[in-house]
Amino acid sequence: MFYKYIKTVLPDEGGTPYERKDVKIAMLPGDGIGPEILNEAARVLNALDEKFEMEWADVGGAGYAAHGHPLPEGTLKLAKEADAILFGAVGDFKYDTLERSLRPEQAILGLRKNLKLFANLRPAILYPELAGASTLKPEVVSGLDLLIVRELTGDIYFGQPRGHRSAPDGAFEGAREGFDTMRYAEPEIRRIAHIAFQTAKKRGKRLTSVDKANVLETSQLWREIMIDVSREYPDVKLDHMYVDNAAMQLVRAPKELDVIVTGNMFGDILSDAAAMLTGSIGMLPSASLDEDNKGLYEPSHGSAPDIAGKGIANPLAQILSAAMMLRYSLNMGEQADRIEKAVKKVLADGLRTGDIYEEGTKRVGTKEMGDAVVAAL
Ligand SMILES: NC(=O)c1ccc[n+]([C@@H]2O[C@H](COP(=O)([O-])OP(=O)(O)OC[C@H]3O[C@@H](n4cnc5c(N)ncnc54)[C@H](O)[C@@H]3O)[C@@H](O)[C@H]2O)c1
Ligand SMILES: CC(C)[C@H](C(=O)O)[C@@H](O)C(=O)O
Ligand SMILES: [Mg+2]
Repeated sequence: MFYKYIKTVLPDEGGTPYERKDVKIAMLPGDGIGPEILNEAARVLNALDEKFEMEWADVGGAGYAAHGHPLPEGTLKLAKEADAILFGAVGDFKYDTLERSLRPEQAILGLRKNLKLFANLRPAILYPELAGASTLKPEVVSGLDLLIVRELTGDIYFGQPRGHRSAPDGAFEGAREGFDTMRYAEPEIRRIAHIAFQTAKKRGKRLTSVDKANVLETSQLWREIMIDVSREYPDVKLDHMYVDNAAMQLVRAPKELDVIVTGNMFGDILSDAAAMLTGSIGMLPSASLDEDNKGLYEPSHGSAPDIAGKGIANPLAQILSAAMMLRYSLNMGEQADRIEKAVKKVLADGLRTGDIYEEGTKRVGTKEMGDAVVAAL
């Protein structure tokens, strides 16, 4: 058997993976709004009854600036030895001209690959209070509760060969060309399929596999394996959707979808689209898990350089990522519930950062939002 199940996707069936008092969290703030929002998540965690050891380290552009590399050795070591990782965001346009291996984004890609975090869970839940903040009509999104299961360590993101060269053949032979390789091995597809089916089994028992099997060989294999694995989950209804149609269905009738399973690149794109259904990408947390329930937790958004340093970023995706960490990797479901209830309460109380602001609500900054969540715990 080349895969194991992620125990924490099934919290009610799992044991106690870690001794609570020994929990060590690697805190990796990164760039832009990363430090601002991670700080709020740390305050929320510190306000719980549990005691966590938190160790902070540079990553991304901050890693490059301080240590000459976006994923400094010490940061990777810390991430490996910690029980869980809470990650802010990386990226800054000032590093866009660096060679690829030194760009901030390599830090998150390197962590995912090094720690074998192949299963990325990106829930898109619409809090009823935010129905008006979505760009879609309230009746299209109200009650939305969608989960995207994105494969995270394969696909065109990591496929070799890749690079720049002189085109070896074709109409543009001799011209400069850039190329990447989309690839998936059967075991990679199988293990993410199991995660998706198990998750769907615990939810609405509907799984939509998104691919581009009408064009791509990789997707054809993906679809074959999804169908094969589905035989082990007769109570989950599997259907297939081409990615272009999935993009359309996400904005046409998102509530018809329950769990989506897809590859790395399609998942990246679709999860940003799904984010907007919830009002703002600032509301979307995520979990990236390995086979043994070790996880990295981060908001689905980036470092938002356009609003960095202004104290206005929405910290809720980061705070909700901390809640996911407690539930999935640290077996502290009750504490996770407390955080999620507190977030609901501050939204019900009408507090909004700029990205989810509507008339009649109270506009607050990052820190005030963090304060309110702490107070509501
Ligand atoms: N996992 C990551 O660390 C990650 C993810 C995505 C993008 N990035 C990087 O982030 C940088 C910026 O990328 P981008 O602009 O395409 O995407 P982005 O997600 O950083 O920002 C997109 C838009 O959403 C807004 N936004 C994002 N998070 C918000 C929040 N919490 N509160 C309020 N508004 C928020 C931003 O202000 C911006 O207008 C790039 O360097 C990119 O590579 C990193
Ligand atoms: C920053 C980038 C490498 C990353 C990705 O493409 O996976 C981001 O967009 C995400 O969604 O986490
Ligand atoms: Mg993305």
